[in-house]
Amino acid sequence: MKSQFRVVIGSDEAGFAYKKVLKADLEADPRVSSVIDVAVGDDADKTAYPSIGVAAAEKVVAGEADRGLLLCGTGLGVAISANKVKGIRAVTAHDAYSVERGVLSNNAQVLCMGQRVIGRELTRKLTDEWLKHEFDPSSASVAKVGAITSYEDTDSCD
Ligand SMILES: O=C(CO)[C@H](O)COP(=O)(O)O
Repeated sequence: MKSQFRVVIGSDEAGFAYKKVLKADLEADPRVSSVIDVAVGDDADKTAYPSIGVAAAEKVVAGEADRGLLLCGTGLGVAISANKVKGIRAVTAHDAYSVERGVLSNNAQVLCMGQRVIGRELTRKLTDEWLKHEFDPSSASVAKVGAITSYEDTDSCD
């Protein structure tokens, strides 16, 4: 059987409506064992996206979650913020192929999407797609992802 994922989900106010729907989907999904919510409390909560992106990323790095799912207006700000946390690979992806390759090529733990960019049903389909894939630790992508980690540790990709 494939792994079950512990997922941390988060959004700012601009991603809050989709976050609610995607959280419910995750909680009902047998591929997901737990969901941690670090989103704003409601769509009037003005906590800005960097705090949310970093909070979710820190949960992943701390080993409390395997994956992060982040929403903001564009999916860009949460990705930039999450990527500031050492060890995190966050991608913004709005099509199925990019979602798949974010996992298989980049071993990205965090998927980010934008509520002001794509429709709600597409985010649900893409979240389903995301849960189908796991990084292959014997693939040719391992060395390339390793170069990213190497840069974090040594300021060099070598
Ligand atoms: O999309 C966002 C950041 O990338 C965020 O939801 C809105 O940010 P703003 O355009 O700076 O208000």
